Amino acid sequence: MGLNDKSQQTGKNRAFRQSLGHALDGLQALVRTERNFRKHLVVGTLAVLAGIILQLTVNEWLWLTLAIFLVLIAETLNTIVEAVVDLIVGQTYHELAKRAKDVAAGGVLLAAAFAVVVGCLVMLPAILRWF
Ligand SMILES: Nc1ncnc2c1ncn2[C@@H]1O[C@H](COP(=O)(O)OP(=O)(O)OP(=O)(O)O)[C@@H](O)[C@H]1O
Repeated sequence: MGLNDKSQQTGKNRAFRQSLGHALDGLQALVRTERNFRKHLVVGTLAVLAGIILQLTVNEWLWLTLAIFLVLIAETLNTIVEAVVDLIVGQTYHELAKRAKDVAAGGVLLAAAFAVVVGCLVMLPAILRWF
């Protein structure tokens, strides 16, 4: 039933609470095992703190949260690809495994670039409003 469930379930979830528990297991695994996900979480938290200090407008908050969640979701997809590829090929070198992992990492890079652009476009005017 989700968090700390050791029943080795392979069938479908039967209740929302069960689905939610497994989703929280997934997030817990991301935070515990993925160093890059933790880094993005820290940067996202710092951006939120800066947004609070700079008193962003609702519109600016929308762009900032979109950018933060996009990076976290891209990192989530990257982790899924890595896990599935490792499940299929293990430690064997395979060109398609390389392509899948590199493309997934490229997706994270695109999301991070978008976040940098949004961060600059949102934060710079907000900083200038202080002067
Ligand atoms: N089985 C494989 N076959 C071919 N290339 C691979 C394989 N496994 C990994 N690679 C190459 O090594 C790189 C790093 O793979 P790895 O699974 O260690 O990702 P990672 O370092 O955890 O990535 P990230 O930094 O995104 O978390 C991949 O991007 C890919 O180029």
